[in-house]
Amino acid sequence: MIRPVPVITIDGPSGSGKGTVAALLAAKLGWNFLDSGALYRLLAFAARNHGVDLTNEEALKVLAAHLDVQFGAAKDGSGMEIVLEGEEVTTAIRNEQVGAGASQVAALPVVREALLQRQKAFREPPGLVADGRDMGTVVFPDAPLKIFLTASAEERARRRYLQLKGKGDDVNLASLLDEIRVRDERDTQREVAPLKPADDAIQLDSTDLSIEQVLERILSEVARKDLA
Ligand SMILES: Nc1ncnc2c1ncn2[C@@H]1O[C@H](COP(=O)(O)OP(=O)(O)OP(=O)(O)O)[C@@H](O)[C@H]1O
Ligand SMILES: Nc1ccn([C@H]2C[C@H](O)[C@@H](COP(=O)(O)O)O2)c(=O)n1
Repeated sequence: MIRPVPVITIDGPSGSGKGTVAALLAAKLGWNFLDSGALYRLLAFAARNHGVDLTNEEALKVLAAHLDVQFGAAKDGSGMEIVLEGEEVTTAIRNEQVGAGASQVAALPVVREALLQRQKAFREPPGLVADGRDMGTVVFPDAPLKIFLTASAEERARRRYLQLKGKGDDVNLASLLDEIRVRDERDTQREVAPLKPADDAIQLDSTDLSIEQVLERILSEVARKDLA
């Protein structure tokens, strides 16, 4: 019998560490990596570039269906490089303003539908690690290993604060905590594909765990399920 390409899904709220852990896990296993949040961020970014309002469903649907994007390895070996319509936007899509726009467009069913096949297409041998909000519930419901990674809102805001401060951004911890709470609310309460653990997901609270400890826990599940 042909075994389907294995997928490990890592879902969770903003700042829980899923992107960091998913990228490390994919590198360790030598598998493909899908940062699904980047697609919603790219759409919000492209909409701004094209003067499309984030409530204009028809225009967003067309934009999402024709999003001209390439994911590749950064030339300096620092990770993934993202090119949108010929422009390198890897860092530009990572601020909280684009994140909030992504959360807004992601609540629209037409947008989610337009981006669904693009996400499924990342499932290529030898395997895929996919991070986002609905990887385990909607995009890859048959994934053999699903992780739902959380952390307290305060810890997530603290992590984001350190991350942005490290990049030289002028940031305020209280505002970041507010933004995280607003995004959590929108992502969990939307009608389509809300952020929630799949019934068969393993829940992992990373509030008091280091990145290495989270990775170790997931790798022990990978070994237990004989996935790699
Ligand atoms: N367990 C951890 N302990 C301390 N810092 C962490 C931990 N996990 C992640 N971080 C740091 O927190 C920041 C946010 O992590 P990351 O971007 O992976 O979160 P995320 O869940 O993917 O967020 P988003 O959904 O907004 O992209 C990064 O600077 C990362 O290095
Ligand atoms: N599978 C996904 C991934 C992301 N989103 C939305 C909700 C997030 O707030 C926003 C940005 O994601 P991030 O880069 O912070 O992971 O995109 C979603 O709805 N579904």
